[in-house]
Amino acid sequence: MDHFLYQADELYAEQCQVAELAKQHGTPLYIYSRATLERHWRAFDNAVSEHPHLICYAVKANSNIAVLNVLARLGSGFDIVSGGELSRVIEAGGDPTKVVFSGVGKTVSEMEMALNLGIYCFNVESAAELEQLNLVALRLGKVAPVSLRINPDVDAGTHPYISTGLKENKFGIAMEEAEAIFARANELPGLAVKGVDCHIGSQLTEIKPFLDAMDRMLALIDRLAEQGIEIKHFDVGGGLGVTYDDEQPPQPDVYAAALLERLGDRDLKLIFEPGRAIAANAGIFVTQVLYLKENSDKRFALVDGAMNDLIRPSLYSAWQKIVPVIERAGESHSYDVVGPVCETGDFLGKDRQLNVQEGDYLAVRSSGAYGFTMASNYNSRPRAAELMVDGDKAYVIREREKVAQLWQGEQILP
Ligand SMILES: Cc1ncc(COP(=O)(O)O)c(C=O)c1O
Ligand SMILES: N[C@@H](CCCC[NH3+])C(=O)O
Repeated sequence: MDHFLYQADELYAEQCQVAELAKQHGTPLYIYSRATLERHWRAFDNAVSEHPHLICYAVKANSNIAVLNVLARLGSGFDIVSGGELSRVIEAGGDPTKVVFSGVGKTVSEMEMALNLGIYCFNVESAAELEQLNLVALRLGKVAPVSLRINPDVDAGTHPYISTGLKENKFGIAMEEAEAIFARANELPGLAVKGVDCHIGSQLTEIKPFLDAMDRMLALIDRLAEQGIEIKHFDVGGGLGVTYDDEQPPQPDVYAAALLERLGDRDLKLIFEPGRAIAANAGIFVTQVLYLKENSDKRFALVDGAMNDLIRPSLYSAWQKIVPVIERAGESHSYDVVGPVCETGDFLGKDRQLNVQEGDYLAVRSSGAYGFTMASNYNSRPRAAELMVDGDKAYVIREREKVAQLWQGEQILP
């Protein structure tokens, strides 16, 4: 299993099971594999096994309670960005003392909740947030563990919308200001400085940007030590890419080995925040062909899944493999695979060679991360059901939303 992140997940190998599940539960449908989730999480954990570390799965990638629970049972920590994600972690049986809280806009009530639960660390992203957190902690009679998220100004070489480590991005504290803000954090009585943090972007397929960022961060850690500010952990963020098409991102062991080598003999605990690398290739999105149609010389496969279910193709022009769940023999044609939403940008894939007929099921691969979590009710479409395959059993881990749930909480005027 050398290149497991590139490989078909276990569940897709069982094509018939996918077709049966689609028939039984209807489409559109997300299906995840427990075995794949576990294997991916362990790959990170094993990659740094000897060195003190914490794997904090990035909840935003896939926040289904069953997914979080599977990882919590392995001993995972969690990277959260909202009170909602923290509540999910707790509901799923996650350990709050292994939670790191990222994000540029934490509210006072979110800070209070996280302090009361005793999370591992706040990844603070600005001087203003630092002052606010200090006040909240003092009011509660607590000391908030903090690390500062530093923007190392490196080009992650990924899509501009998911690149976060450049000066012009809203994330983190500029390197030039880092030492002054650390000094300030160190003197505030409601805070305890624990670490430094960076996260330069998502879907990185090269190791170099990670190492460039690490070099700058380690230099900062050394300068802080000279000022008497002792850093105990280095949170390297997430961002390791996966294979959607033919990308060959470094595997977790190669990635971790490179980071550990750079770390040298520094006594620093490492925190990892992988999201996509754990969840993306542990899930597929299954949709059924409603109609085939041709406009002049263009062929369309109109499917029942749409941009509200899986927005990555529309939002980032992301390419995800689309395959028939059961292959047909015979000639294939080039199709745009499009959904029922009233937007020209509503497509799952363009110019795909497919041999399909109405009623066939298609699987959009690598959909376990940033799939369901980015779904919406646009066009008043109920969100899809989610299943998890565990061995030879499949469980409904979230029921398909009912249409009547769509206007819950709305009121008409008297
Ligand atoms: C702070 C932070 N940590 C971790 C992640 C997870 O990233 P990925 O899914 O690319 O591993 C993200 C998302 O990019 C993030 O913003
Ligand atoms: N949602 C993005 C990743 C964003 C990462 C969040 N910081 C994607 O689907 O690729």
